[in-house]
Amino acid sequence: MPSIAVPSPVSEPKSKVKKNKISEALLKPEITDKKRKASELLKDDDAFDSETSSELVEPVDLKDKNNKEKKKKKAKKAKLSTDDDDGEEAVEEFPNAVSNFRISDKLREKLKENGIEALFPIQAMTFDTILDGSDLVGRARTGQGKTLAFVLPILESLINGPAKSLRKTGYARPPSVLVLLPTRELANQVFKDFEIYGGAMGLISCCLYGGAPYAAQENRLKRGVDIVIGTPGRVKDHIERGNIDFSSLKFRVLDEADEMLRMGFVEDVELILGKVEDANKVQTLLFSATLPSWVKDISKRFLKPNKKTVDLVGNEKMKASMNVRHIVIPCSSSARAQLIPDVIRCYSSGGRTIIFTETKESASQLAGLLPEARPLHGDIQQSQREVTLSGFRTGKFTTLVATNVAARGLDINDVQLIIQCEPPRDVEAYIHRSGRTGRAGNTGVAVMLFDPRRSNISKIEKESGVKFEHLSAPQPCDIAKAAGAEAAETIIQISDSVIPVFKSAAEDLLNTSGLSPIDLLSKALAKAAGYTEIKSRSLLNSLEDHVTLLLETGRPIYTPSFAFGVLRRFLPEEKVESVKGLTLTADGKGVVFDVSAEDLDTFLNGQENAANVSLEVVKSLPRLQEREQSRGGRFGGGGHGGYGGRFSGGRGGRGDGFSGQRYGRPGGSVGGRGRGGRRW
Ligand SMILES: Nc1ncnc2c1ncn2[C@@H]1O[C@H](COP(=O)(O)OP(=O)(O)OP(=O)(O)O)[C@@H](O)[C@H]1O
Repeated sequence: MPSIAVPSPVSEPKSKVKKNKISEALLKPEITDKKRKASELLKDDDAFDSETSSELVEPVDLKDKNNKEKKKKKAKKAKLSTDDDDGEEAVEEFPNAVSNFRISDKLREKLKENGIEALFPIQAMTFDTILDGSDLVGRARTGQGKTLAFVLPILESLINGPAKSLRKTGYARPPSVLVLLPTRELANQVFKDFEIYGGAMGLISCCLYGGAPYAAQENRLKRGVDIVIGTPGRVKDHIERGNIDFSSLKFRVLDEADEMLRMGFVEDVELILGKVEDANKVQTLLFSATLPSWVKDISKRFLKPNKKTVDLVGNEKMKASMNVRHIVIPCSSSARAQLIPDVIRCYSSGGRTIIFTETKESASQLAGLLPEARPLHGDIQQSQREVTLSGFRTGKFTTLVATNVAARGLDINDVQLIIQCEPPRDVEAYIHRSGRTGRAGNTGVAVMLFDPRRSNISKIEKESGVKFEHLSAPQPCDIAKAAGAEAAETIIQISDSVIPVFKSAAEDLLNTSGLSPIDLLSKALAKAAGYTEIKSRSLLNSLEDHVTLLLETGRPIYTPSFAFGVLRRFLPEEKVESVKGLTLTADGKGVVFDVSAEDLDTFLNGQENAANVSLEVVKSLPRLQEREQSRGGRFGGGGHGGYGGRFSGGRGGRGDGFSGQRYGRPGGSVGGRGRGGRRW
C-alpha cells in the first residue's frame, strides 16, 4: 500500500526515535521539572488530591546526587555516552541514568538488556519515595513508563530494601505483592514485565485473569509466588476458593485505577484490598494517566493519609499525549468502511493501526471489511484474544479493530495510527485510546471520525486540552497520485528485456486508441497502481461519488427545515429528498449537504431559478454547528439517504454504521455499581 506523506506538526512523524534518543527526549522534561516548584505539579482543579493531607514529592535532586556519586560514576560514564558525547557530558545529560538510583546490578543488567539505561521522569520522581516505604499516587501521560515506575522500586524493596526482611520465602509462600488491573490483556502485559525483571532477581510472579482455566493458576499459587498480577474478578474468585492468602502482602498496586473503579469493580477491589492483616504494614500505590476527582474519594479508603502524590500532568491544559498528532475528520457512519483504508494509507506510515469502535459487533464487522485486520473484544474467547494480540504484536497482521478492551495500558511496538470511529463517551477514553500511539518518546497520529450532526467534539477538546486539526477525508485522487508515483518508480526498474516483447502491442494501442501517448501512459500507470477509475469523496460525510454543497440565502439560516424549504423552491421533491447530512454552518449563514455526483448539475443549474440563493461546491469544509449548538434538536432523528430516513421524523437513535448494541455507560459515579458494569 502506498503511504502518503502528510504534513505534521509532530517533529518526527515517520522515523521512529531510537531508544537512546527516546530517553533523551523524556529526560529533558525532567531537567525542567526539577526546577519547577513542587506545588506547581499539583494545583489542578481536577487534579488528584490537591487539598488532602498528602504530601507532594519533591523532584529528586539529581544534581546533588550527581555530585555525591561523581567518583563512583566516573567509571560508568563511558557506558552512558551517546554516539557523539563524551562520558563527562553524558552524566550531565542523563541525570536519570539508572546508575544514579538504588538499583542493584542484576536489575540494572536486565534493564540494559532491554535498552533501558535511564529512568523516565515519572520513574525518577517516584523511585525513592516508593523504595522508602510511602504510599503513592502517580499520574503521567500515556506511554511515559508508569509500569516500571512501580515495578522497579517494588523489586528492589523486596530484594534489598525494607520489604526484604518481612518477605515470606520458601515453598507455598504467600505473595508479597498484588497488582490489580482492569483488563486481562493489561494484566498479562504487566505480568511479563514482572517476569522479566523480577525473574532476574529470583522472584516468581503469576497472572490471574478470567477466561483462562483455574487449575494452572491454582497450582502456581500452591507452589508459592512472590508477585500476583490480576484482574479483580478472578483474584476475588481465587480468594473465595481459598487459593490465595494476602495476609502478608507488602505492596498493593492499583494500575489504571480510575478505569478499574469506573468499571464497577469497587466492591471487589475493596474486598481484595481488605484481605491484608495490617493495612499499616502494606504500601499501596495507585497509577493512571487520568485521575478524575472522584477517584480521590475512593483512594482515601485505600491509601494512607500521609501518601505522596507525583502528578506530571497536574494543571497543564494538555492531558493527552503530546507526541501524538490529533486529527478529526467528518464522516458519516455509512462511509466509515470506505474511508478507513484511505486513512490508514495516509497516516499509518506503514506501521500498525488500532481502530476503536463503540460496540463489539461493529468491531467484528469492520474487521471483516478491512484487509489484514482482526477484531478484539470481550465476546471473543480468551484464548483467541491472546492469539490475536500476539499476532498483532509480532506483525502477522497490521490492523486491530477493538473495543475499549484495548484502550488502556496496552503497549505495542510500532503502533503509528489510532482511528476512533466516533468520539468516545468520556474524555478519559479519548486520552487512553489515542495514547496507544506516541509512546516512550515516539510520535504517532490519532484520527477521530465524527458525524458533525451528532457528535460533540468540542467537549473532548476542552476537557483533554487537545487542539484538534480539522481535516477533510483523504481524497481518493490524492491517494491514487501517490500510488501512481510509486508505480512509476517500479516501471523504471523493469528490465529492458520486456520492451521488444510488448512493443508491437504498445504501438497498436497508440495507433488505435485515439489517445495521446501521455494519456495512454497515464492509464497504464493507473492500472499498474491498481486503479481502473477514481471516485470523488464528499467533504461532509466522506461519501464516495458525492459532492458537498454550501447553500446560502443572504440571511441567517436557523433551522434545517428552512433550508429544505429553500431547496424545494427550485428543485424537484425527489432531489431534495436525496440530499445527505444537511448541517448548519457554525457562522449561521448557511447549510452544507452532500449530493450524488451525478445530480450535481441539476443542483447547480437549478439555483438560477431561485432569487438570492447561492449554491456552490465547497473546496474545504466550513466549521459546522455541533449538536448542542443546533436549534430544535432535529438532527437526532436520522437524516436523508445515508442516515437512513427522512429528515423530519426519520429513524431515531444513532446508527453506528455497523449496528449492534453498545456498552452500558459507566457514568460519572462509581459507587454502588455491580461488578461487570461494563464488559467489552
Ligand atoms: N526508562 C525507560 N527507557 C526506555 N523505555 C522505557 C523506559 N520506561 C519505560 N519504557 C518503555 O516505554 C513504553 C511505555 O511504558 P508504559 O507502558 O509503562 O507506559 P504507561 O505510562 O504505563 O502508559 P499507559 O498510560 O498508556 O498505560 C514501554 O514500551 C516501556 O518498555
